[in-house]
Amino acid sequence: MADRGSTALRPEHPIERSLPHLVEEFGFDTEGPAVSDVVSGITLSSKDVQPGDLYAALKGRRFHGASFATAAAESGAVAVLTDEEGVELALESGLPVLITPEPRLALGEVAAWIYRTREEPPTLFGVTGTNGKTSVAYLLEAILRQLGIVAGLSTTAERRIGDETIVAKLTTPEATEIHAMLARMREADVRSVVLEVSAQAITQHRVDGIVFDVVGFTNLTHDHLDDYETMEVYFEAKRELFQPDRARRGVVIVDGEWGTRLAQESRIPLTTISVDPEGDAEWLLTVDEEQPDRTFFTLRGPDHRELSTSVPLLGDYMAANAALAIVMLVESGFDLDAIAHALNLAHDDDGEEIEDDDFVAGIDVYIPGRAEKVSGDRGPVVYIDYGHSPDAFISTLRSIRRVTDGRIIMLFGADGDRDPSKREEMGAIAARGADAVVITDFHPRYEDPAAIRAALLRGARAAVPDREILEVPDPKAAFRAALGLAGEGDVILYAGPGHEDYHEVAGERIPYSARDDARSALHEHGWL
Ligand SMILES: CC(=O)N[C@H]1[C@@H](OP(=O)(O)OP(=O)(O)OC[C@H]2O[C@@H](n3ccc(=O)[nH]c3=O)[C@H](O)[C@@H]2O)O[C@H](CO)[C@@H](O)[C@@H]1O[C@H](C)C(=O)N[C@@H](C)C(=O)N[C@H](CCC(=O)O)C(=O)O
Ligand SMILES: Nc1ncnc2c1ncn2[C@@H]1O[C@H](COP(=O)(O)OP(=O)(O)OP(=O)(O)O)[C@@H](O)[C@H]1O
Repeated sequence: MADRGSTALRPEHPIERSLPHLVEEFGFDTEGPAVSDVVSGITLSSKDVQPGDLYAALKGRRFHGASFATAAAESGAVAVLTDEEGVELALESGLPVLITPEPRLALGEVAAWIYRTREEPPTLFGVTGTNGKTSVAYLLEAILRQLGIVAGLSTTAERRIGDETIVAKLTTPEATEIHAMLARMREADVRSVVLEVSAQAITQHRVDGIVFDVVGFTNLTHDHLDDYETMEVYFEAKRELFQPDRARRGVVIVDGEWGTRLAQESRIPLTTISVDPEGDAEWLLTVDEEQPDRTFFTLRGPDHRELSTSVPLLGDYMAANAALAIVMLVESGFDLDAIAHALNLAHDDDGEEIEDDDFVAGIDVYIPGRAEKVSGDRGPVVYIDYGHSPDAFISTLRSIRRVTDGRIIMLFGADGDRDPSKREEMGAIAARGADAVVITDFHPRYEDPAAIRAALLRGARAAVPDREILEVPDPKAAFRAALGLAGEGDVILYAGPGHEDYHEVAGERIPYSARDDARSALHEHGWL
């Protein structure tokens, strides 16, 4: 796979558009030199400016983007778009300055105009919810591939077009990047695009200028209460995606208070899924069998439609994610039988049906770092997981308990500079759900890592005072300590790092891959 580092995806053959026309179209005021150039791209980071770009200088939490206007000009920007506060600084760049009261509100539409992404858009899928977004996005892409369709993918883990991939910085890119990416996908003839949509992306207008064909909702549970004062405010951010200016149809998993409310309060045509086979929803999910690395399920819908298949991953929650992906595809126009046919027959690399005695019917998906089993046939089973919220801990621990007779050793930490209110709950859930707990550091960022660990420990000790608990700050040493507690038939769940390949400490990203390190440690023990 080609790895393009962390550069945003841009069209290879950008279309030149008239800058005066853009000014007229959006009614921007202007200052500085006359606007007479063409524009071929837009970015809000001076570091990503390419010749021909409009540099959108936004007021951020730390800086006003206008202080980087001169740097943007040096990299070839043709104009600056900013607010009143930024005008003076922006003029120092010598570029024409376009002015609008809140540039962030204009970005999506301006980017869509520059990259012409409203013209013949692909089928757009958007996935939101606290947990499961990345998984559903990968599952959608995988099923589309099995249906013979190349899809573009944008998730926390990576952005992907066919075989080309780049590492993601944010869960959902800024509007400027999304539209550039869509333009690039159009060049590659991608006709279906799956975007993971965070609550922050909706609040910060990153998905403006897009109307999704189908949006899906997984669940809403405790997270991000540093960005949103209450669960209600967090819910309202998600709910905005299920309105007619943002999406045409929706699919909601209704189990739980928030899913039910979303189904009631959405104003787009909507279908519902329940993970309770007796639940009150149009589509009902039954989990038929859970294995350590595969889950079999049946999905029953209106008009006696039914599909039985499997997902090659641990957990009933992964079956729910798969059900959401399948119903989103049905809502976009695919026939359920066609999906069943694509999933339940062996195909070769060219999509031709083949005879294969070892073939297990199901979704052919690999999701990096989501309950990813990194162990071999001997020793303890080791899962590396991206779970970093209370509900994610509950889901993975419950699923593991159902597929093992051995002990569960849970290794985890908590993000620094992110919602501290969830830490004690995470500690408590781990202590209740696992047989032994190892607490370590996980992206302390600018916080004191000892204080983060102390909160996790407090929660764990209060919940189960006699639980075996180790505190090992260094993640590598912590994994080895967890291995020391585990034997043949036991399970180690290492929650937090998932696919990530760094550890963020005081503004620095130190290379660290939990998956690679776990494999090395298993080697050291002779278990791999
Ligand atoms: C809190 C938050 O959302 N911050 C976002 C915000 O940063 P900021 O307001 O601090 O910006 P700033 O650093 O003051 O800079 C102001 C402006 O100057 C520009 N600038 C800055 C420096 C420079 O050299 N050149 C330059 O042009 C910046 O691009 C920005 O437009 O604007 C930046 C530019 O787009 C984002 O990268 C940054 O996301 C940070 C990294 C972040 O961590 N965001 C999290 C909270 C987030 O959005 N998470 C969600 C959900 C994750 C999940 O699913 O769990 C996500 O979608 O990723
Ligand atoms: N449907 C689900 N319900 C509860 N927990 C889930 C579900 N799906 C996944 N998880 C848990 O959440 C973790 C993150 O999953 P995933 O990356 O798919 O979610 P996400 O919403 O994209 O997360 P993030 O917003 O942090 O990027 C998984 O590793 C697993 O522990």
